[in-house]
Amino acid sequence: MTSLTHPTDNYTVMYAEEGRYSLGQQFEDFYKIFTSRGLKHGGVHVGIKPFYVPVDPELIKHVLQIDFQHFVNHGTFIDEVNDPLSAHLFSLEDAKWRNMRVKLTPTFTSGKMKMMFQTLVQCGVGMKELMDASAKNRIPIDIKDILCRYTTDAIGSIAFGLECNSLKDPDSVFRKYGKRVFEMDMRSQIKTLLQFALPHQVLKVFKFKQNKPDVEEFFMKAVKDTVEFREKNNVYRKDFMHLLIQLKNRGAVSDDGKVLNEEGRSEEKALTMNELTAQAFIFFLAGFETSSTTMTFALYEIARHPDIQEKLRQEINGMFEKHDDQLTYDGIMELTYMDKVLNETLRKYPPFPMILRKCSRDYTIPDTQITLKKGVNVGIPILGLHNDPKYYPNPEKFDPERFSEENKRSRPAFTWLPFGEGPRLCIGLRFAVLQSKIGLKLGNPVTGYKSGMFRGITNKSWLRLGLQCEPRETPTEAEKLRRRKADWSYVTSLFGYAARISGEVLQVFLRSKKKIEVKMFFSGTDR
Ligand code: HEM
Repeated sequence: MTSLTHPTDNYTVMYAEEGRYSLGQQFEDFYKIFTSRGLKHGGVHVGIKPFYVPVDPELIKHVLQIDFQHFVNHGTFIDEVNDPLSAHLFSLEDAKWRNMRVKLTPTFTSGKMKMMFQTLVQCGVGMKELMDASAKNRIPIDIKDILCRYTTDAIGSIAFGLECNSLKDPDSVFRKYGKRVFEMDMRSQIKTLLQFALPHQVLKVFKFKQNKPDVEEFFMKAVKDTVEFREKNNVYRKDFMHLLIQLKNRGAVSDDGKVLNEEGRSEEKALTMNELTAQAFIFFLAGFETSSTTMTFALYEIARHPDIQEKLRQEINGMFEKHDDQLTYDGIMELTYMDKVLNETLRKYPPFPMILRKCSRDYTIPDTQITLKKGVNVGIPILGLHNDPKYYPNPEKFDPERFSEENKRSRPAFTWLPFGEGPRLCIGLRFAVLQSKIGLKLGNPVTGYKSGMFRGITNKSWLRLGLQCEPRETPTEAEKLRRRKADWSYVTSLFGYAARISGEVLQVFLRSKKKIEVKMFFSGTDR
């Protein structure tokens, strides 16, 4: 039996660049090291933490799906009492996670998405107006910022039931606190490191709080005020908040517009007020950053590929012709080429560059004699999989046809994982796709218009606009490699950003400027 605590193989990886190296990229390198040696998996220490890193899709399937009962948790820190916003679905563990997932699943059905469709479209229209003005006057805009404001308004409206108005007012409070959550000042960097490095028991003793006090105060109050107002005035709105209030007051989600039970009272509570607030908070966070990042990169690639842009435009025009010039839920669902564009964007720029799991029961890896002990972390290297030429030939190329039915069938399962997989798959997947499709449709001055003042815009001028609209930090074509290695997590999601920070901090932690020691805690008899 191979012991996890006795390294059998040590080596050092040299990195071309100092700093600016995200945890996701770090795991991509682990992926390359293991696959180049013909290994199906490996074990590494990142800082002081041992990580199991499966790279073979079959083994990944075991972790995420077949043997899920050993890997239920993400391993993030939670303190329901002292840090109520931390007790959300993403962080909850074991039975608490299972219960919450069962309760929340009915809020994300396709029927519920249909119900929220018009609210999303209304938010998209605000973005269209802004884009109109900038395209008409040829004023460059920061596309990531505009898309963040669209998703802030959309998810703010749908998760909190509030008009956030961030498209009209860039300094609106929801935008302010949305940004504030992700701000990485020195204090937040230290907190990220502590959370990564210290055992959870220690964090609990010291009443460690993930969320900044002003952020907590703002979101707690926003939800409390909304819930009280709706209960008092029996307000019905087609959004997540309504469904969460039903869970709080009626024990289950139902299709009617009532917030209280038949007698007008609340009964058995499926959610407490704090639980409700934490779920609204995670919907907001997970909902605005990930989708706006995805749309930003999709627009960036569309701008660089006029042929793809043209095909997308034709598909949208065809959809309008079929649906009497109306933007409908069914019409949006029929945009299958747009699905391919989004899928390819999520392959090339996954907002979560890696997925975490924690081994919650001792686990013997299939067809080996290796046992992972309870408590070992697992890192699934999404970037590695998504850039492996074995599954995606010429991975740097942006090619939506990789997601044709035929090409999808030819690839092994578990090689495209932007939303994770298995029972812990992203619960907001449907919402994310719907929001992104509406955003791409309305937010793109060319694909977004069937006719009207932008009909005359040529591919070339759109390309110009597109490039002006590209993510602030995205370097030129010539710096492509640098972007992949250093910068892209800067413009990508919260997770990429946080991971980049912790990647840097970890390097300091290891007292190494250009090197990271990779200690394998077992090596491969098991190819
Ligand atoms: C492009 C957009 C999005 C991407 C790429 C994305 C990706 C992910 C990933 C990778 C996970 C972890 C899955 C795993 O551990 O296997 C996750 C979990 C989650 N996501 Fe998303 N997400 C997106 C949008 C959303 C939206 C719009 C919402 C809510 C409205 C949302 C809510 C959640 C929640 C609550 C979890 C935790 C699920 C659980 O632990 O049971 N996500 N997402």
